[in-house]
Amino acid sequence: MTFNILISDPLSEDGIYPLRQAEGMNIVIETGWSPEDLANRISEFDALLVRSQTQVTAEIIAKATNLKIIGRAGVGVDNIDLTAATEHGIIVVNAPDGNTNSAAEHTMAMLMSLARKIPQAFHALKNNEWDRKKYVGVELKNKTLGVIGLGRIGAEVAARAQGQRMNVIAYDPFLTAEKALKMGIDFGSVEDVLRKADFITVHTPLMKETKHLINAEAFRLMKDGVQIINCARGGIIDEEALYDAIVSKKVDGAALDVFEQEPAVNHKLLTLAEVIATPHLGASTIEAQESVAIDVSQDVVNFLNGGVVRNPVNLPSVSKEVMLKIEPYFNLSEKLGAFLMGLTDEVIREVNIYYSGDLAGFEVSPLTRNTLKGMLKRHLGEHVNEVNAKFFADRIGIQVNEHKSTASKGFTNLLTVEVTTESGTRRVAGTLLNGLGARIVKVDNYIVDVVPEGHIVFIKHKDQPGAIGRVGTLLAKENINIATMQVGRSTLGGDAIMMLTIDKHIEPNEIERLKELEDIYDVTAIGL
Ligand SMILES: NC(=O)c1ccc[n+]([C@@H]2O[C@H](COP(=O)([O-])OP(=O)(O)OC[C@H]3O[C@@H](n4cnc5c(N)ncnc54)[C@H](O)[C@@H]3O)[C@@H](O)[C@H]2O)c1
Ligand SMILES: O=C(O)[C@H](O)COP(=O)(O)O
Repeated sequence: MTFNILISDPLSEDGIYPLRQAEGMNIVIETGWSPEDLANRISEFDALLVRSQTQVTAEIIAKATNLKIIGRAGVGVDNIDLTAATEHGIIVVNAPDGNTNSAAEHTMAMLMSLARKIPQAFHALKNNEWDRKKYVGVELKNKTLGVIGLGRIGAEVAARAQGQRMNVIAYDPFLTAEKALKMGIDFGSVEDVLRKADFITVHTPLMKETKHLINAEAFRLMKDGVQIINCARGGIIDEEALYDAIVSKKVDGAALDVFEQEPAVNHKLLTLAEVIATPHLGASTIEAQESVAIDVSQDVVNFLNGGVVRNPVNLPSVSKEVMLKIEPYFNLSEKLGAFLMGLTDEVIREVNIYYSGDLAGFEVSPLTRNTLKGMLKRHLGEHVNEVNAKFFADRIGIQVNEHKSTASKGFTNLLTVEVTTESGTRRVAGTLLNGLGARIVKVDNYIVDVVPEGHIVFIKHKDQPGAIGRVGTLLAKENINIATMQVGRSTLGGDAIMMLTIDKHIEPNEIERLKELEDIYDVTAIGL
């Protein structure tokens, strides 16, 4: 099998060796696409690898009929429409660790350049201007650095600033008092950081919650003469508000690596002497580029070869160890979902999935997604996959709940899927039997032992002599061979079930004739 891979932004050639070494990867490296050209050609590709330049919009994704994976060789995924990717079942992976160090070092370089006006002085000297008064700076020692967003990069910047003998105060929604204490930093609300800091650096992702996080009101709260650094994303700081704050002398200086619109040429902020800038170079080191390209290429190869990805963005990430434990249940969970959907002809309101036994100790969301995939594929078709199954369930309004219990219920692991409809609940349970593979072991309250494969006929009937025989006779007349048969009953002479696996597809008219047999209440054919 050959996969077509498009690399549409400049990636390190050394870093893409996992793609080069893998079999069946047809790699196209072509940068500088217009949105129209990319939209026109994207259907040719199975995988797309980008940095921050290529805008992977909903329009492009809508045309990406063969695209399976988008790899972002870097951290920020604000150039990719994640909702559209998820809806189309396209997994997005990034490389969250590879450029942390480079971005932190670049932030420190910007901080020090800003404090000592090095770019301005250098520029003047290049123009043969020797001015030692104009470029007097400030020390970092004993100043307070405010860090907004204390994730990978923010934390590295904080540690380096401490090396410069700065005090650090940070805000991050996940920053606990224990962590702050351990790092030897102060912490508070965004307002606390804004009020107390002499230098402020932002390290959040750009999302709707962080868009213009630093706005006119935020500048108002800051100390007079504050200096600002943005090596995260353009748009976290409101550029108009920053311009006004510099012109009004509230802000002494700003160091910007990123802009709301890139490339940022002829930008208003760049006309100000107080602003120093680089053209989005935070991750532009040999080391970072090689590292992010390796990480993302490896994930693309893994995914296209049916393996596990390490850095999914639109799926929860699951460790390799956990994946090894739960992967054998993928097929069973999908089959249980598909079987139950086949049994249910009413609108589903709620799905409850019960994980009993050893499995309860693991992250099971991939199994839940596989169950939903099996269920929803029945009506929504083949384009439902593990990436978009939960998205579709949410959109349809199906409430999905996971329940875990370490009680083994007689099996090492038992998966029970239950759906709630207008008229009640239906459930199916399955397990993996040692050496024997997947089994359906319970349908509603009936104990069975059926391999979840092929053509299954589920019959509800009255527990009466002759009922089973009549079904067998009719199927024989239609030349339908019964491979296995399980029967169960609630009470002697009461409600009962037959679960048959047959060797070929059963036609709707044959099902109708089965339903007409004496003592037969209902017949459902389910293909798995
Ligand atoms: N200039 C560059 O070349 C460059 C390089 C790498 C990363 N980046 C940017 O830096 C960003 C951060 O990267 P990272 O690796 O540290 O990511 P990260 O996910 O490790 O950290 C982001 C942190 O921001 C925090 N956060 C989210 N919303 C917040 C809010 N409203 N207020 C305060 N904190 C908030 C999160 O809790 C998290 O701890 C990336 O999203 C990317 O856009 C830029
Ligand atoms: O989010 C990131 O990783 C950085 O902004 C790097 O972007 P780049 O890959 O375009 O250099």
